[in-house]
Amino acid sequence: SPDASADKQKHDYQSDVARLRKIVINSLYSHKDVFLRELVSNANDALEKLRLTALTEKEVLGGAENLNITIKAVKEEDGPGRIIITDTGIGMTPEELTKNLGTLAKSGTTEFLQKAETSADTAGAGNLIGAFGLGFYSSFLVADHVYVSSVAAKSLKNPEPTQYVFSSSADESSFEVYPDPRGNTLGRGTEITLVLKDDALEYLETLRLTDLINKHSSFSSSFPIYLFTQRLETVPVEEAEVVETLAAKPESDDEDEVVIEEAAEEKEKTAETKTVMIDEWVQMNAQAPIWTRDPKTVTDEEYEAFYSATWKDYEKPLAWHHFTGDSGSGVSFRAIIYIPSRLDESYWREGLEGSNKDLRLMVKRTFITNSLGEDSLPKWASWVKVVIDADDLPLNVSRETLQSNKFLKQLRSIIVRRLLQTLARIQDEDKDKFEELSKVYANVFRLGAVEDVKSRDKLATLVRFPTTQRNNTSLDEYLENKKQGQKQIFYLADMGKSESDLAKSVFVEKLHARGYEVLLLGQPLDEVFVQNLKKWKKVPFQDVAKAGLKFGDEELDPKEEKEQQKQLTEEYKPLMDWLRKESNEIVRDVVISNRLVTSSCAIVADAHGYTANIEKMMSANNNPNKGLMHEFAKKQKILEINPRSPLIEGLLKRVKQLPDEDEERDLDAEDELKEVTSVLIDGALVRSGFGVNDSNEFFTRVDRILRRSLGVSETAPTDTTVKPAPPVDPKLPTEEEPEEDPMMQFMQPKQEQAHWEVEEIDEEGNPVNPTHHDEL
Ligand SMILES: Nc1ncnc2c1ncn2[C@@H]1O[C@H](COP(=O)(O)OP(=O)(O)OP(=O)(O)O)[C@@H](O)[C@H]1O
Repeated sequence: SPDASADKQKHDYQSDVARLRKIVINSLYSHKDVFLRELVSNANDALEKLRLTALTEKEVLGGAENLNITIKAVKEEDGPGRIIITDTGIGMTPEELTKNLGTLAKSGTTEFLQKAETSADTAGAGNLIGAFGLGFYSSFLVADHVYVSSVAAKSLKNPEPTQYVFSSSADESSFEVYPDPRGNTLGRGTEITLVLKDDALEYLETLRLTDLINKHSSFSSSFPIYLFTQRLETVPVEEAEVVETLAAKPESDDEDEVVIEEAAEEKEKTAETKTVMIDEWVQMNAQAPIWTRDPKTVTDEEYEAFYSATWKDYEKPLAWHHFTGDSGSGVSFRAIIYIPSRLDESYWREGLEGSNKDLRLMVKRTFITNSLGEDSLPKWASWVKVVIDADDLPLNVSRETLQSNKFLKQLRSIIVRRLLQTLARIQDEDKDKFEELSKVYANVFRLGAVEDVKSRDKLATLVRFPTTQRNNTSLDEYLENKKQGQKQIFYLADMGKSESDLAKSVFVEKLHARGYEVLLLGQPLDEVFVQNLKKWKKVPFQDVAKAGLKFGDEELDPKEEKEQQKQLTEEYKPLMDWLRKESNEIVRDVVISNRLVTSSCAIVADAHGYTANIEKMMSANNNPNKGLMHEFAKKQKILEINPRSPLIEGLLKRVKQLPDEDEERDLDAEDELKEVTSVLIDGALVRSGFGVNDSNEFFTRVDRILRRSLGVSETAPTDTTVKPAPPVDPKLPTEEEPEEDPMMQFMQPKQEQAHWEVEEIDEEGNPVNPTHHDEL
């Protein structure tokens, strides 16, 4: 045992580690299995690190010959069983043991811990494992005590590394680090010994272990993973001794099997046999890596297992695409791209810089890099998980020379193109899956169409909108449904508004009533999306809240309708002139509306002005762009009136009744009319989603008009006297006084209620208050 040593150094766990360990031990009991895949995955990382370092620093390969991972279960007669997982990877110095295993350096750790601590159900906590990865600490799911022996790889700086032990039990808040009393037994790498808990002894069974490794870990590594197995075999007496000495580590793994085969042949010749226990290291991942196989021979389960082992996402991927290709610069490659079933929580928080870390570029099965450097994927696609294996790049290329390689430069576009193809295929072939996909990636597609000009059209095809007529409508579907003569794609955008609110807007009234379809855009990226796209299949987008709206069938109108329009304009001229004068501060012009049906009027943004939506965004958060242009854009509004509205007709009548210039004026009546007009205009602002300048003053005017219509004196003051507050009293409430919980009133039966039920009876025996009772 690596336990006894003189100079043990005791360390306290960093507080986050202590918290994480507690969560692991207390609430993830039903997810015990994860320990193995986490440890194998760490071992693989250590081996990959070693191989990469060896490209520039040959020394690190000294110490141990092979690169592999071994797993061994040790049953003990009396005493707990142990599982030993060893790798010949990069190893750790005593400082690294302390730092890597005693602290958590991951971003989002504190958040994760909070969530895990508050999610009482273990299933919830289980889902969090996927999002976070428990790594090394999952050991404590199955172990009472864990020893990590490790010896760092040789280097120029550290030519004679020493083997150290990290030792910790599940219930201590500290750990120890000390030189391994057994000396340097590993040569290079790390050996993790799990002293199993009583309820985890199942993992000692070879079958159970084999099953676990096959399910979760056989894909985690391109390095061989060996499991120690024992089986009984009948062998010739003389050979028995030979075979028994084969229990060595798989340092020369091939030889083991050869000798065993020879032993089996011998058996037939000799009559004298005996049964012996044969120890054997069996490779668990002897199959070729799945990306190198023919897609027809790979099952869905294998694709899924590979995905979760490689990217530690334990939720199944939504889709994948397995392909071979030729870069055009002469490099052929094989690749699988995966679409995860969710976006990382940090995706929208990280801004456009967030680069892809989930790419695994291999050359002839050797991991080279997970970063494309300057040529990294565009933000919209940065979530995609890719393994790509190039056949004919020189194997010992350093990462620096790779950066200048043509192939690497082409990777970005290869991946993006294949990803788009996969998305399009799902859209065309699998409606349900596409719906799932849309739930997660709808805004990603919008973002991509804005960010990635080259992929714009393909991404825009994937976006779905609700409309005044249906849900989930693509731009192509919209165009299929356009009416004769329609030359615009109508949309209404108001961020954060629900579809049903948008559908009720004054701006869609007439379009909807006439049977035109309007896209209802409530998503944050919608408006930017259409503004960047400008057109779809040569048809321009038209904001229905802006000037410029055309149904497109105007030319089809019979002569008399045009005549009617002309007449209306003439008839309403006095009102329009009046309104122009009265709304001069707010709008640029007044016109007869072609978009209103029931509403009396609306305010519409000019083609160059802000819509209510944009104006709100501009006014929020001290926008630095405020200034002259801002003021200008704000004023670019148009008041539209609906001549068929009785209110507008009534107003016209009153305006016409105003005395001519040479006649005597009734100033009171004129003021009244001005006030009504101003409320109408401000009301139109509000109805159209804009704000009024001074809402307090607006409501004072509304008040006055209300008083008038009720016949109340406009000048009668409201009694504004109030009861003054009692004198100052700095005394704080004492703790003994129980504070009344407002919720309690709903929990306890009220006293008064009880009284109400009691009959009061007078001297004659008649109820005092007979109205409370049914009189029979
Ligand atoms: N077998 C090992 N060989 C060398 N270093 C290791 C080994 N296992 C763990 N480590 C070191 O300890 C660190 C912490 O391991 P841990 O499993 O807790 O987290 P991680 O592997 O970084 O993250 P995660 O497991 O969530 O992906 C690793 O980053 C690595 O530096």
